[in-house]
Amino acid sequence: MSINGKVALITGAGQGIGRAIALRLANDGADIAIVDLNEEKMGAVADEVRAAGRKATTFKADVSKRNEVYAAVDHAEKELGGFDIIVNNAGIATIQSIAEVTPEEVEKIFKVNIEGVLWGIQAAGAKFKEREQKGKIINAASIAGHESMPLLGVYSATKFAVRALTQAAAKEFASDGITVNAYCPGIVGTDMWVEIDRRMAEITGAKIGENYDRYVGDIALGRAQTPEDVASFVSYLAGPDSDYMTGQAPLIDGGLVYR
Ligand SMILES: NC(=O)C1=CN([C@@H]2O[C@H](COP(=O)(O)OP(=O)(O)OC[C@H]3O[C@@H](n4cnc5c(N)ncnc54)[C@H](O)[C@@H]3O)[C@@H](O)[C@H]2O)C=CC1
Ligand SMILES: CC(=O)C(C)=O
Repeated sequence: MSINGKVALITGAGQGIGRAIALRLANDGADIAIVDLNEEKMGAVADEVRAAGRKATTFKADVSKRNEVYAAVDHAEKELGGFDIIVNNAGIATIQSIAEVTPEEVEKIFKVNIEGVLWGIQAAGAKFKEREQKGKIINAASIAGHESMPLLGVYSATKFAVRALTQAAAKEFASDGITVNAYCPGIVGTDMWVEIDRRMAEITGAKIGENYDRYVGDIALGRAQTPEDVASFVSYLAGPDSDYMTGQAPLIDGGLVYR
């Protein structure tokens, strides 16, 4: 158990990729702080973490609000007795063309996907320094952070931004023993893709499922990605085997985007 007894906070952990990361890190031996907007879903994940034999706590926070992210980090430390790993996973998608996207849509997604990650990096970095310890900061990017996708242009911009924040924070925090990396999944079968496919169908006139199937059809390994495929890579980023890695945003997509 490579992270036995460590404390990990995961945002957007009520479902999807965040839930899988919470359960994987619990199985790796960490105690887990679950942060999300949805209290009922957080409670269910906390029960699953406890069933895996680890401590769990939940905290309702909107990651776009800096004070709430700082409060979540303080809560995790107080309830679980330490603070070692943050996974800034929470994110939303805007499915709209560059020609049609509105200022309101841009503001909303920038606040959650960019500021949400920035405040998580900042709050965790401050906590590690206050505690005079090393730490791991792990951010959700995407294949869309390496190659922008049609109808996901603004979403893609947020994921390019996550890579930029990851690189700068890695350089700024390295001397404190804090590493900062990102993970870049491909097409993961979560509620996010249900909504992306529904909106793509609405905009393009395609059938429901058609766009999803087309993207999955291009994956070299021949299947959609599962949240657990992502969680196993985050497990590596959270553990000591990745201690000599910082500022990176590797693709974990079954062979879809090549960089
Ligand atoms: N599903 C996919 O194919 C891919 C997803 N990603 C990224 O992975 C991350 C997780 O995605 P999924 O699990 O698929 O999404 P999801 O939509 O299934 O789950 C997202 C979770 O984040 C929470 N959340 C949303 N806004 C929040 C906010 N402001 N504050 C706190 N929590 C908030 C939601 O309540 C939900 O529990 C996102 O950052 C996403 O952009 C990256 C590449 C591919
Ligand atoms: C949602 C997302 O990031 C992709 C690449 O599908």
